Amino acid sequence: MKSLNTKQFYKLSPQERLTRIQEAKELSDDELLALQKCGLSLDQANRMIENVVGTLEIPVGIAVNFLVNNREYTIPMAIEEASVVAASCKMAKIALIKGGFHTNHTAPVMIGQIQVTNVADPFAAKMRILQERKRLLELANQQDPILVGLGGGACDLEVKVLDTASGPMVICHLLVNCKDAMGANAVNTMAEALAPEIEKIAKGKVYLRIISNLATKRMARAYAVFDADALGGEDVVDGMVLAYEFADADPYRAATHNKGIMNGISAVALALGQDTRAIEAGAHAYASQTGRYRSLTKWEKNVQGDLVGSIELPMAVGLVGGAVNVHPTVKTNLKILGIKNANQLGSIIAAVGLAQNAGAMRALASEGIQKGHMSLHARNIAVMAGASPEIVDTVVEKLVATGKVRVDVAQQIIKELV
Ligand SMILES: CC(C)(COP(=O)([O-])OP(=O)([O-])OC[C@H]1O[C@@H](n2cnc3c(N)ncnc32)[C@H](O)[C@@H]1OP(=O)([O-])[O-])[C@@H](O)C(=O)NCCC(=O)NCCSC(=O)C[C@@](C)(O)CC(=O)[O-]
Ligand SMILES: NC(=O)C1=CN([C@@H]2O[C@H](COP(=O)(O)OP(=O)(O)OC[C@H]3O[C@@H](n4cnc5c(N)ncnc54)[C@H](OP(=O)(O)O)[C@@H]3O)[C@@H](O)[C@H]2O)C=CC1
Repeated sequence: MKSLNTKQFYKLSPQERLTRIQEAKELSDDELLALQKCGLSLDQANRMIENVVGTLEIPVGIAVNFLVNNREYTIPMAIEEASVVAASCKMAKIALIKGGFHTNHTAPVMIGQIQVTNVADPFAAKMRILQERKRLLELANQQDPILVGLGGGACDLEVKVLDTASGPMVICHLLVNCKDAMGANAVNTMAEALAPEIEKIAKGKVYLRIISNLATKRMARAYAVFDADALGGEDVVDGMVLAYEFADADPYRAATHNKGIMNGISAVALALGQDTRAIEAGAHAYASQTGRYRSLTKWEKNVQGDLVGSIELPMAVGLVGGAVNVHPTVKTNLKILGIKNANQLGSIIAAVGLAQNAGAMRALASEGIQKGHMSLHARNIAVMAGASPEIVDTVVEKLVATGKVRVDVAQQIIKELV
Protein backbone atom coordinates (compact mmCIF):
# COMPACT_ATOMS: atom_id res chain seq x y z
CA MET A 1 0.00 0.00 0.00
CA LYS A 2 1.32 3.48 -0.92
CA SER A 3 1.67 6.09 1.79
CA LEU A 4 -0.81 8.95 1.67
CA ASN A 5 0.44 12.26 0.30
CA THR A 6 -0.54 14.53 3.19
CA LYS A 7 1.12 17.69 1.91
CA GLN A 8 -1.25 20.62 2.42
CA PHE A 9 -3.95 18.01 3.04
CA TYR A 10 -6.25 20.43 4.77
CA LYS A 11 -6.14 22.88 1.90
CA LEU A 12 -7.53 20.33 -0.58
CA SER A 13 -11.20 19.96 -1.44
CA PRO A 14 -12.98 16.93 0.08
CA GLN A 15 -13.02 15.35 -3.41
CA GLU A 16 -9.26 15.80 -3.80
CA ARG A 17 -8.68 14.27 -0.35
CA LEU A 18 -10.88 11.31 -1.27
CA THR A 19 -8.95 10.74 -4.48
CA ARG A 20 -5.65 10.70 -2.60
CA ILE A 21 -7.06 8.35 0.06
CA GLN A 22 -8.56 6.02 -2.54
CA GLU A 23 -5.24 5.77 -4.34
CA ALA A 24 -3.09 5.30 -1.24
CA LYS A 25 -5.40 2.91 0.58
CA GLU A 26 -6.56 1.05 -2.54
CA LEU A 27 -10.22 1.63 -1.77
CA SER A 28 -12.84 0.24 -4.15
CA ASP A 29 -15.53 2.59 -5.49
CA ASP A 30 -18.03 1.00 -3.08
CA GLU A 31 -15.73 1.56 -0.11
CA LEU A 32 -15.33 5.19 -1.19
CA LEU A 33 -19.08 5.57 -1.56
CA ALA A 34 -19.55 4.31 2.01
CA LEU A 35 -17.54 7.34 3.14
CA GLN A 36 -19.17 9.91 0.87
CA LYS A 37 -22.78 8.93 1.44
CA CYS A 38 -23.91 7.45 4.71
CA GLY A 39 -22.92 3.85 4.01
CA LEU A 40 -25.51 2.45 6.39
CA SER A 41 -28.83 1.56 4.74
CA LEU A 42 -32.08 1.74 6.69
CA ASP A 43 -32.28 -2.04 6.46
CA GLN A 44 -28.83 -2.49 7.96
CA ALA A 45 -29.60 0.07 10.67
CA ASN A 46 -32.83 -1.74 11.46
CA ARG A 47 -30.82 -4.89 12.15
CA MET A 48 -28.52 -3.03 14.54
CA ILE A 49 -30.95 -1.37 16.98
CA GLU A 50 -34.68 -1.20 17.67
CA ASN A 51 -37.47 1.04 16.33
CA VAL A 52 -35.24 2.44 13.59
CA VAL A 53 -36.47 5.44 11.63
CA GLY A 54 -33.22 6.78 10.21
CA THR A 55 -29.49 7.28 10.51
CA LEU A 56 -27.45 10.29 11.67
CA GLU A 57 -24.46 11.48 9.72
CA ILE A 58 -21.39 12.90 11.47
CA PRO A 59 -18.39 14.33 9.58
CA VAL A 60 -15.39 12.02 9.24
CA GLY A 61 -12.03 13.79 9.05
CA ILE A 62 -8.61 12.25 8.57
CA ALA A 63 -5.86 12.97 11.09
CA VAL A 64 -2.49 13.06 9.34
CA ASN A 65 1.17 13.29 10.47
CA PHE A 66 0.81 10.42 12.95
CA LEU A 67 3.93 8.32 13.30
CA VAL A 68 3.18 5.56 15.82
CA ASN A 69 5.91 3.03 16.67
CA ASN A 70 7.77 4.14 13.53
CA ARG A 71 4.80 3.55 11.23
CA GLU A 72 2.76 6.27 9.54
CA TYR A 73 -1.00 6.18 10.11
CA THR A 74 -3.89 8.08 8.62
CA ILE A 75 -6.54 8.10 11.28
CA PRO A 76 -10.28 8.54 10.67
CA MET A 77 -12.06 10.69 13.28
CA ALA A 78 -15.86 11.07 13.47
CA ILE A 79 -16.82 14.26 15.31
CA GLU A 80 -19.17 17.22 15.03
CA GLU A 81 -16.80 19.73 16.70
CA ALA A 82 -14.53 22.01 14.67
CA SER A 83 -10.76 22.25 15.36
CA VAL A 84 -10.34 18.79 16.92
CA VAL A 85 -8.96 17.12 13.79
CA ALA A 86 -6.77 20.17 13.06
CA ALA A 87 -5.32 20.18 16.59
CA SER A 88 -4.51 16.45 16.35
CA CYS A 89 -2.72 16.96 13.03
CA LYS A 90 -0.78 19.92 14.37
CA MET A 91 0.44 18.12 17.46
CA ALA A 92 1.24 14.92 15.56
CA LYS A 93 3.37 17.09 13.25
CA ILE A 94 5.25 18.50 16.26
CA ALA A 95 5.67 15.02 17.76
CA LEU A 96 7.21 13.87 14.45
CA ILE A 97 10.28 16.03 15.11
CA LYS A 98 11.27 13.77 18.03
CA GLY A 99 10.17 10.44 16.55
CA GLY A 100 6.38 10.42 16.91
CA PHE A 101 4.35 8.36 19.36
CA HIS A 102 5.40 5.18 21.12
CA THR A 103 2.73 2.86 22.41
CA ASN A 104 2.28 -0.41 24.25
CA HIS A 105 -0.55 -2.30 25.87
CA THR A 106 -1.46 -5.13 28.20
CA ALA A 107 -3.18 -8.33 27.03
CA PRO A 108 -6.84 -7.70 26.05
CA VAL A 109 -8.25 -8.95 29.36
CA MET A 110 -11.71 -7.81 30.46
CA ILE A 111 -13.29 -8.27 33.88
CA GLY A 112 -16.71 -9.86 34.41
CA GLN A 113 -18.26 -9.23 37.84
CA ILE A 114 -20.45 -11.70 39.71
CA GLN A 115 -22.17 -10.26 42.79
CA VAL A 116 -22.94 -12.75 45.57
CA THR A 117 -25.19 -11.52 48.38
CA ASN A 118 -26.63 -13.03 51.56
CA VAL A 119 -23.44 -14.93 52.36
CA ALA A 120 -23.14 -15.87 56.05
CA ASP A 121 -19.37 -16.35 55.95
CA PRO A 122 -18.07 -14.08 53.13
CA PHE A 123 -14.35 -14.56 53.83
CA ALA A 124 -14.66 -18.34 53.95
CA ALA A 125 -16.85 -18.18 50.82
CA LYS A 126 -14.06 -16.31 49.05
CA MET A 127 -11.67 -19.17 49.93
CA ARG A 128 -14.16 -21.84 48.81
CA ILE A 129 -14.63 -20.09 45.43
CA LEU A 130 -10.87 -19.73 44.89
CA GLN A 131 -10.47 -23.41 45.80
CA GLU A 132 -12.68 -24.20 42.77
CA ARG A 133 -10.89 -21.72 40.49
CA LYS A 134 -9.70 -24.28 37.92
CA ARG A 135 -13.11 -25.95 37.54
CA LEU A 136 -14.88 -22.58 37.30
CA LEU A 137 -12.50 -21.35 34.59
CA GLU A 138 -13.08 -24.56 32.62
CA LEU A 139 -16.83 -24.06 32.92
CA ALA A 140 -16.47 -20.47 31.70
CA ASN A 141 -14.38 -21.56 28.73
CA GLN A 142 -16.95 -24.16 27.68
CA GLN A 143 -19.21 -21.18 26.81
CA ASP A 144 -16.93 -19.83 24.06
CA PRO A 145 -14.90 -22.51 22.27
CA ILE A 146 -14.21 -20.12 19.37
CA LEU A 147 -12.55 -17.56 21.63
CA VAL A 148 -10.59 -20.33 23.37
CA GLY A 149 -9.56 -21.72 19.98
CA LEU A 150 -8.16 -18.30 19.11
CA GLY A 151 -5.96 -18.38 22.20
CA GLY A 152 -8.27 -16.34 24.42
CA GLY A 153 -10.87 -17.19 27.05
CA ALA A 154 -11.23 -17.09 30.82
CA CYS A 155 -7.75 -16.93 32.35
CA ASP A 156 -8.18 -16.08 36.03
CA LEU A 157 -10.61 -15.57 38.87
CA GLU A 158 -10.24 -12.99 41.65
CA VAL A 159 -12.53 -12.65 44.64
CA LYS A 160 -13.02 -9.78 47.08
CA VAL A 161 -15.30 -9.09 50.03
CA LEU A 162 -16.93 -5.71 49.53
CA ASP A 163 -18.40 -3.64 52.36
CA THR A 164 -21.70 -2.11 51.24
CA ALA A 165 -24.72 -0.38 52.79
CA SER A 166 -26.41 -3.81 52.76
CA GLY A 167 -23.51 -5.54 54.50
CA PRO A 168 -20.66 -7.55 52.98
CA MET A 169 -20.95 -8.93 49.44
CA VAL A 170 -18.65 -11.44 47.77
CA ILE A 171 -17.62 -10.06 44.39
CA CYS A 172 -15.96 -12.39 41.88
CA HIS A 173 -13.90 -10.99 39.03
CA LEU A 174 -13.71 -13.36 36.09
CA LEU A 175 -10.77 -12.33 33.88
CA VAL A 176 -11.24 -13.10 30.20
CA ASN A 177 -8.75 -12.63 27.39
CA CYS A 178 -11.06 -11.29 24.67
CA LYS A 179 -8.45 -11.24 21.87
CA ASP A 180 -9.88 -9.00 19.12
CA ALA A 181 -13.36 -8.61 20.61
CA MET A 182 -14.44 -5.81 22.94
CA GLY A 183 -15.79 -8.77 24.83
CA ALA A 184 -18.98 -7.72 26.60
CA ASN A 185 -21.11 -10.47 25.11
CA ALA A 186 -18.45 -13.12 25.60
CA VAL A 187 -17.78 -12.08 29.22
CA ASN A 188 -21.44 -11.68 30.16
CA THR A 189 -22.24 -15.16 28.79
CA MET A 190 -19.43 -16.67 30.87
CA ALA A 191 -20.42 -14.75 34.01
CA GLU A 192 -24.03 -15.87 33.68
CA ALA A 193 -22.93 -19.48 33.21
CA LEU A 194 -20.79 -19.42 36.37
CA ALA A 195 -23.41 -17.79 38.59
CA PRO A 196 -25.36 -20.95 39.65
CA GLU A 197 -22.10 -22.76 40.53
CA ILE A 198 -20.81 -19.79 42.50
CA GLU A 199 -24.13 -19.50 44.34
CA LYS A 200 -23.76 -23.13 45.44
CA ILE A 201 -20.14 -22.75 46.51
CA ALA A 202 -20.67 -19.45 48.35
CA LYS A 203 -24.05 -20.48 49.77
CA GLY A 204 -25.45 -17.09 48.81
CA LYS A 205 -27.60 -15.41 46.18
CA VAL A 206 -26.21 -14.03 42.93
CA TYR A 207 -27.86 -10.97 41.46
CA LEU A 208 -25.58 -9.17 38.94
CA ARG A 209 -23.40 -10.94 36.33
CA ILE A 210 -21.94 -8.31 34.04
CA ILE A 211 -18.75 -6.95 32.49
CA SER A 212 -16.97 -4.06 34.24
CA ASN A 213 -16.18 -1.02 32.14
CA LEU A 214 -13.31 -0.16 34.46
CA ALA A 215 -11.09 -2.38 32.33
CA THR A 216 -7.88 -2.03 34.33
CA LYS A 217 -6.52 -5.32 32.99
CA ARG A 218 -6.77 -4.01 29.43
CA MET A 219 -4.68 -0.88 29.32
CA ALA A 220 -3.42 1.14 26.36
CA ARG A 221 -0.39 3.40 26.78
CA ALA A 222 1.23 6.06 24.63
CA TYR A 223 3.95 8.64 25.05
CA ALA A 224 5.64 11.25 22.87
CA VAL A 225 8.17 14.06 23.08
CA PHE A 226 7.04 17.47 21.80
CA ASP A 227 9.81 19.77 20.66
CA ALA A 228 9.97 22.90 22.83
CA ASP A 229 10.74 25.32 19.97
CA ALA A 230 7.94 23.98 17.80
CA LEU A 231 5.53 24.40 20.72
CA GLY A 232 6.51 28.06 21.02
CA GLY A 233 9.43 27.99 23.43
CA GLU A 234 10.20 27.47 27.09
CA ASP A 235 7.39 29.63 28.40
CA VAL A 236 4.77 27.65 26.48
CA VAL A 237 6.25 24.35 27.72
CA ASP A 238 6.18 25.65 31.30
CA GLY A 239 2.61 26.84 30.81
CA MET A 240 1.58 23.41 29.54
CA VAL A 241 3.15 21.63 32.51
CA LEU A 242 1.33 24.06 34.83
CA ALA A 243 -1.91 23.44 32.90
CA TYR A 244 -1.48 19.71 33.52
CA GLU A 245 -0.72 20.24 37.21
CA PHE A 246 -3.81 22.43 37.56
CA ALA A 247 -5.95 19.65 36.01
CA ASP A 248 -4.35 16.96 38.12
CA ALA A 249 -5.08 18.91 41.30
CA ASP A 250 -8.58 20.24 40.57
CA PRO A 251 -11.51 18.09 39.35
CA TYR A 252 -13.27 21.17 37.89
CA ARG A 253 -10.32 21.65 35.55
CA ALA A 254 -9.68 17.90 35.14
CA ALA A 255 -13.18 17.40 33.72
CA THR A 256 -12.43 19.89 30.91
CA HIS A 257 -8.85 18.70 30.42
CA ASN A 258 -10.08 15.09 30.09
CA LYS A 259 -12.93 16.21 27.85
CA GLY A 260 -10.24 17.50 25.50
CA ILE A 261 -8.51 14.09 25.62
CA MET A 262 -11.84 12.37 24.91
CA ASN A 263 -12.35 14.68 21.90
CA GLY A 264 -9.63 12.60 20.27
CA ILE A 265 -10.41 9.25 21.83
CA SER A 266 -14.17 9.23 21.22
CA ALA A 267 -13.78 10.59 17.68
CA VAL A 268 -11.46 7.77 16.60
CA ALA A 269 -13.54 5.22 18.52
CA LEU A 270 -16.76 6.38 16.82
CA ALA A 271 -15.20 6.34 13.35
CA LEU A 272 -14.07 2.77 14.00
CA GLY A 273 -17.48 1.58 15.24
CA GLN A 274 -16.49 1.16 18.88
CA ASP A 275 -18.71 1.36 21.96
CA THR A 276 -17.79 4.94 22.87
CA ARG A 277 -19.76 4.80 26.14
CA ALA A 278 -17.74 1.81 27.32
CA ILE A 279 -14.45 3.60 26.60
CA GLU A 280 -15.64 6.87 28.15
CA ALA A 281 -16.96 5.17 31.32
CA GLY A 282 -13.64 3.31 31.67
CA ALA A 283 -11.59 6.45 31.15
CA HIS A 284 -13.44 8.59 33.69
CA ALA A 285 -13.58 5.80 36.30
CA TYR A 286 -9.83 5.28 35.82
CA ALA A 287 -9.23 9.01 36.23
CA SER A 288 -10.83 8.69 39.70
CA GLN A 289 -8.91 5.61 40.82
CA THR A 290 -6.83 7.41 43.43
CA GLY A 291 -9.96 8.71 45.15
CA ARG A 292 -9.89 12.06 43.35
CA TYR A 293 -10.80 12.77 39.71
CA ARG A 294 -7.48 13.55 37.99
CA SER A 295 -5.80 14.06 34.62
CA LEU A 296 -5.69 11.02 32.32
CA THR A 297 -2.34 12.26 30.99
CA LYS A 298 0.97 13.15 32.61
CA TRP A 299 3.21 15.96 31.33
CA GLU A 300 6.81 16.72 32.26
CA LYS A 301 9.89 18.48 30.90
CA ASN A 302 12.88 16.35 29.87
CA VAL A 303 16.53 17.38 30.30
CA GLN A 304 16.52 19.05 26.87
CA GLY A 305 13.57 21.19 27.94
CA ASP A 306 11.15 19.42 25.58
CA LEU A 307 7.68 18.45 26.73
CA VAL A 308 7.02 14.75 27.31
CA GLY A 309 3.47 13.50 27.50
CA SER A 310 2.15 10.11 28.46
CA ILE A 311 -1.26 8.54 28.76
CA GLU A 312 -2.46 5.25 30.19
CA LEU A 313 -6.10 4.25 30.27
CA PRO A 314 -8.47 1.28 30.02
CA MET A 315 -9.20 0.49 26.39
CA ALA A 316 -12.06 -1.90 25.64
CA VAL A 317 -12.01 -2.00 21.85
CA GLY A 318 -12.70 -4.71 19.32
CA LEU A 319 -12.30 -5.54 15.66
CA VAL A 320 -14.97 -8.25 15.71
CA GLY A 321 -18.49 -7.93 17.05
CA GLY A 322 -20.44 -4.74 17.73
CA ALA A 323 -20.84 -2.42 14.72
CA VAL A 324 -17.40 -3.10 13.29
CA ASN A 325 -18.29 -5.79 10.80
CA VAL A 326 -21.74 -4.39 10.04
CA HIS A 327 -21.34 -0.69 9.25
CA PRO A 328 -19.95 -0.09 5.72
CA THR A 329 -18.38 3.28 6.62
CA VAL A 330 -16.63 1.70 9.61
CA LYS A 331 -15.23 -1.00 7.31
CA THR A 332 -13.80 1.67 4.99
CA ASN A 333 -12.38 3.56 7.97
CA LEU A 334 -10.70 0.38 9.19
CA LYS A 335 -9.07 -0.08 5.81
CA ILE A 336 -7.83 3.53 5.88
CA LEU A 337 -6.36 3.01 9.35
CA GLY A 338 -4.80 -0.28 8.28
CA ILE A 339 -4.49 -2.07 11.61
CA LYS A 340 -4.46 -5.79 12.28
CA ASN A 341 -5.70 -6.26 15.83
CA ALA A 342 -7.67 -4.65 18.65
CA ASN A 343 -4.55 -3.89 20.70
CA GLN A 344 -3.14 -1.79 17.85
CA LEU A 345 -6.42 0.10 17.62
CA GLY A 346 -6.37 0.81 21.36
CA SER A 347 -2.81 2.09 21.18
CA ILE A 348 -3.61 4.45 18.31
CA ILE A 349 -6.67 5.75 20.12
CA ALA A 350 -4.46 6.49 23.15
CA ALA A 351 -1.93 8.33 20.95
CA VAL A 352 -4.67 10.54 19.47
CA GLY A 353 -5.97 11.29 22.98
CA LEU A 354 -2.49 12.41 23.97
CA ALA A 355 -2.08 14.56 20.84
CA GLN A 356 -5.47 16.16 21.39
CA ASN A 357 -4.63 17.03 24.98
CA ALA A 358 -1.32 18.55 23.87
CA GLY A 359 -3.16 20.59 21.21
CA ALA A 360 -5.65 22.09 23.64
CA MET A 361 -3.00 22.74 26.34
CA ARG A 362 -0.66 24.42 23.85
CA ALA A 363 -3.41 26.77 22.73
CA LEU A 364 -4.55 27.40 26.32
CA ALA A 365 -1.02 28.13 27.53
CA SER A 366 -0.28 30.51 24.62
CA GLU A 367 -2.72 32.39 22.39
CA GLY A 368 -5.88 30.99 24.06
CA ILE A 369 -8.37 28.47 22.72
CA GLN A 370 -10.66 30.90 20.91
CA LYS A 371 -8.23 31.96 18.18
CA GLY A 372 -7.86 28.55 16.50
CA HIS A 373 -11.08 26.96 17.66
CA MET A 374 -13.36 29.89 16.89
CA SER A 375 -11.80 30.61 13.52
CA LEU A 376 -12.63 27.05 12.48
CA HIS A 377 -16.01 27.20 14.22
CA ALA A 378 -16.75 30.40 12.26
CA ARG A 379 -18.00 28.33 9.32
CA ASN A 380 -20.75 26.81 11.49
CA ILE A 381 -21.69 30.26 12.80
CA ALA A 382 -21.81 31.70 9.26
CA VAL A 383 -24.12 28.87 8.13
CA MET A 384 -26.28 29.30 11.25
CA ALA A 385 -26.59 33.00 10.42
CA GLY A 386 -27.92 32.10 6.97
CA ALA A 387 -24.86 32.46 4.71
CA SER A 388 -25.49 30.80 1.33
CA PRO A 389 -22.77 28.52 -0.15
CA GLU A 390 -21.72 31.32 -2.56
CA ILE A 391 -20.85 33.80 0.20
CA VAL A 392 -19.95 31.51 3.10
CA ASP A 393 -16.16 31.79 2.59
CA THR A 394 -16.31 35.60 2.46
CA VAL A 395 -18.52 35.71 5.56
CA VAL A 396 -16.09 33.43 7.45
CA GLU A 397 -13.12 35.57 6.44
CA LYS A 398 -14.80 38.80 7.56
CA LEU A 399 -16.16 37.17 10.72
CA VAL A 400 -12.74 35.94 11.83
CA ALA A 401 -11.24 39.36 11.05
CA THR A 402 -13.70 41.04 13.45
CA GLY A 403 -12.48 38.77 16.27
CA LYS A 404 -16.15 38.36 17.28
CA VAL A 405 -17.32 35.00 15.99
CA ARG A 406 -21.03 35.45 16.80
CA VAL A 407 -24.26 34.81 14.93
CA ASP A 408 -25.40 38.45 15.21
CA VAL A 409 -22.08 39.68 13.79
CA ALA A 410 -22.33 37.14 10.95
CA GLN A 411 -25.90 38.28 10.21
CA GLN A 412 -24.69 41.88 9.98
CA ILE A 413 -21.91 40.84 7.56
CA ILE A 414 -24.41 38.90 5.41
CA LYS A 415 -26.71 41.94 5.34
CA GLU A 416 -23.85 44.09 4.06
CA LEU A 417 -22.92 41.52 1.40
CA VAL A 418 -26.31 40.84 -0.17
C1 LIG B 1 -6.59 24.94 15.04
C2 LIG B 1 -5.08 24.94 15.15
C3 LIG B 1 -4.55 23.54 14.87
C4 LIG B 1 -4.51 25.90 14.11
O1 LIG B 1 -3.15 26.06 14.36
P1 LIG B 1 -2.14 26.80 13.39
O2 LIG B 1 -1.07 27.39 14.23
O3 LIG B 1 -2.90 27.71 12.49
O4 LIG B 1 -1.57 25.59 12.55
P2 LIG B 1 -0.18 25.54 11.75
O5 LIG B 1 -0.21 26.61 10.71
O6 LIG B 1 0.97 25.51 12.72
O7 LIG B 1 -0.28 24.11 11.05
C5 LIG B 1 0.35 22.97 11.60
C6 LIG B 1 -0.40 21.74 11.16
O8 LIG B 1 -1.68 21.73 11.80
C7 LIG B 1 -2.65 21.20 10.90
N1 LIG B 1 -3.67 22.23 10.63
C8 LIG B 1 -3.59 23.56 10.81
N2 LIG B 1 -4.75 24.15 10.47
C9 LIG B 1 -5.57 23.17 10.04
C10 LIG B 1 -6.89 23.14 9.55
N3 LIG B 1 -7.63 24.25 9.42
N4 LIG B 1 -7.42 21.95 9.21
C11 LIG B 1 -6.70 20.81 9.32
N5 LIG B 1 -5.43 20.78 9.78
C12 LIG B 1 -4.89 21.95 10.14
C13 LIG B 1 -1.91 20.79 9.64
O9 LIG B 1 -1.54 19.43 9.72
C14 LIG B 1 -0.71 21.68 9.68
O10 LIG B 1 0.40 21.13 9.01
P3 LIG B 1 0.63 21.38 7.38
O11 LIG B 1 -0.48 20.67 6.69
O12 LIG B 1 0.56 22.84 7.19
O13 LIG B 1 1.96 20.77 7.16
C15 LIG B 1 -4.61 25.41 16.58
O14 LIG B 1 -5.11 26.69 16.82
C16 LIG B 1 -5.01 24.47 17.69
O15 LIG B 1 -4.46 23.41 17.87
N6 LIG B 1 -5.99 24.89 18.52
C17 LIG B 1 -6.52 24.05 19.57
C18 LIG B 1 -7.80 23.46 19.09
C19 LIG B 1 -8.40 22.48 20.06
O16 LIG B 1 -7.79 22.02 20.99
N7 LIG B 1 -9.67 22.16 19.84
C20 LIG B 1 -10.39 21.28 20.67
C21 LIG B 1 -11.76 21.83 20.87
S1 LIG B 1 -11.85 22.87 22.30
C22 LIG B 1 -12.34 21.73 23.53
O17 LIG B 1 -13.37 21.13 23.38
C23 LIG B 1 -11.41 21.20 24.59
C24 LIG B 1 -10.79 22.10 25.62
C25 LIG B 1 -9.95 23.14 24.98
O18 LIG B 1 -11.71 22.73 26.45
C26 LIG B 1 -9.91 21.14 26.43
C27 LIG B 1 -9.15 21.77 27.54
O19 LIG B 1 -9.60 22.78 28.11
O20 LIG B 1 -8.07 21.21 27.89
N1 LIG C 1 -21.12 -2.71 29.69
C1 LIG C 1 -20.81 -2.82 28.40
O1 LIG C 1 -19.85 -2.24 27.94
C2 LIG C 1 -21.67 -3.67 27.51
C3 LIG C 1 -21.45 -3.67 26.14
N2 LIG C 1 -22.18 -4.48 25.30
C4 LIG C 1 -21.97 -4.54 23.85
O2 LIG C 1 -21.32 -5.78 23.54
C5 LIG C 1 -20.75 -5.71 22.24
C6 LIG C 1 -19.36 -6.32 22.23
O3 LIG C 1 -19.40 -7.64 22.66
P1 LIG C 1 -18.36 -8.72 22.08
O4 LIG C 1 -18.34 -9.86 23.00
O5 LIG C 1 -17.08 -8.05 21.78
O6 LIG C 1 -19.02 -9.04 20.68
P2 LIG C 1 -19.46 -10.37 19.98
O7 LIG C 1 -20.06 -11.35 20.90
O8 LIG C 1 -20.27 -9.95 18.80
O9 LIG C 1 -18.05 -10.89 19.44
C7 LIG C 1 -17.19 -11.62 20.21
C8 LIG C 1 -17.15 -13.06 19.70
O10 LIG C 1 -16.60 -13.10 18.39
C9 LIG C 1 -15.94 -14.37 18.19
N3 LIG C 1 -14.63 -14.08 17.57
C10 LIG C 1 -14.29 -14.32 16.27
N4 LIG C 1 -13.03 -13.92 16.01
C11 LIG C 1 -12.53 -13.39 17.16
C12 LIG C 1 -11.27 -12.81 17.54
N5 LIG C 1 -10.24 -12.71 16.68
N6 LIG C 1 -11.12 -12.37 18.80
C13 LIG C 1 -12.10 -12.47 19.68
N7 LIG C 1 -13.32 -13.01 19.40
C14 LIG C 1 -13.53 -13.49 18.15
C15 LIG C 1 -15.82 -15.02 19.56
O11 LIG C 1 -16.56 -16.20 19.68
P3 LIG C 1 -18.08 -16.58 19.20
O12 LIG C 1 -18.13 -16.47 17.72
O13 LIG C 1 -18.27 -17.96 19.71
O14 LIG C 1 -19.06 -15.65 19.90
C16 LIG C 1 -16.23 -13.93 20.54
O15 LIG C 1 -16.88 -14.39 21.68
C17 LIG C 1 -20.70 -4.27 21.88
O16 LIG C 1 -21.72 -4.01 20.92
C18 LIG C 1 -21.06 -3.56 23.19
O17 LIG C 1 -21.70 -2.32 22.92
C19 LIG C 1 -23.13 -5.34 25.80
C20 LIG C 1 -23.39 -5.37 27.15
C21 LIG C 1 -22.73 -4.52 28.10
